[in-house]
Amino acid sequence: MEATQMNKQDDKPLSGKVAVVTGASCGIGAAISRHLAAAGAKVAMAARREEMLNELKETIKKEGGEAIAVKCDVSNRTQVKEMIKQTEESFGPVDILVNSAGVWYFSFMKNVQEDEWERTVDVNIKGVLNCIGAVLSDMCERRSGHIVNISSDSGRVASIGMAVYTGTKFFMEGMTRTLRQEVCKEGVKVTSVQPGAVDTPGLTDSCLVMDDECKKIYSELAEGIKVSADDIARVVLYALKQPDEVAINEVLIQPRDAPL
Ligand SMILES: NC(=O)C1=CN([C@@H]2O[C@H](COP(=O)(O)OP(=O)(O)OC[C@H]3O[C@@H](n4cnc5c(N)ncnc54)[C@H](OP(=O)(O)O)[C@@H]3O)[C@@H](O)[C@H]2O)C=CC1
Ligand SMILES: CC(=O)[C@H](N)C(=O)O
Repeated sequence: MEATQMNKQDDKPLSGKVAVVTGASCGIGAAISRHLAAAGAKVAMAARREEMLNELKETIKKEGGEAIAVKCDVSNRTQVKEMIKQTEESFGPVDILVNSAGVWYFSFMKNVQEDEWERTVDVNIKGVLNCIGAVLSDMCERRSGHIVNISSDSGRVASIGMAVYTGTKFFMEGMTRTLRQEVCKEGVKVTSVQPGAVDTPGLTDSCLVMDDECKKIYSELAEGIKVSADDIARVVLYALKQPDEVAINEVLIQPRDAPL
């Protein structure tokens, strides 16, 4: 194939693909939505803050992409099923699911923030399962699909001050690896992206309310050592662009100066 031809194909590598991105109203999910739309995918963006989704939809439209905004709380299974139904009605069957919606709080477990623990489990575990549950049978039936889970470097090591969050990302890692083994022969890929610190509204907000005990541990965050949401989106796109028979199963992406 000639180089010029290859570049042309590379321009819109996801042309015609239907993608659902959760947590798309800001941060990593918003960046992934823009990159997927720029790569030619039809993107259904899901989150609770509809106004922010609509603003992003307009931006994507101006950039020549195609997207819809669907208000959805991923911890609510009925809303997730409805969100997938709306996506299929607008675009057709879902080829790509990116689970980016997630929450975290910096606090030692001895502070017993039970409401925060519950929200973390509801969004990071139940939310991810609700989304996978809404698309997986169809992907297996069509023998095609790609699920990308935005995990964390906290899915690989103990992260002090983030115990419950770390637990949810360990769950994600275990579930992702097992799911991959179950569905790979049915033509479905499952990728785990494990970011370190990423410059997003979520990280900025959580650092603002961090107590002194956590500040001592996360001094590198205060120093601003982070990668960008676009850096994570480029990794997701790289995984999605691979030929059918090639799978990028895990990517650990961290700031150069803050490795595990
Ligand atoms: N930033 C970082 O340093 C890192 C982040 N990650 C992971 O990346 C993912 C995205 O994080 P990031 O972009 O930084 O976070 P942000 O807080 O910036 O964005 C979080 C997104 O999740 C959405 N969300 C939260 N709760 C729900 C819910 N119940 N239903 C639907 N959407 C929800 C928010 O939308 P809305 O409020 O509108 O519903 C928002 O769009 C998370 O899974 C996180 O664990 C991993 C490692 C590092
Ligand atoms: C939020 C995260 O997942 C991350 N590991 C961090 O250190 O901030």
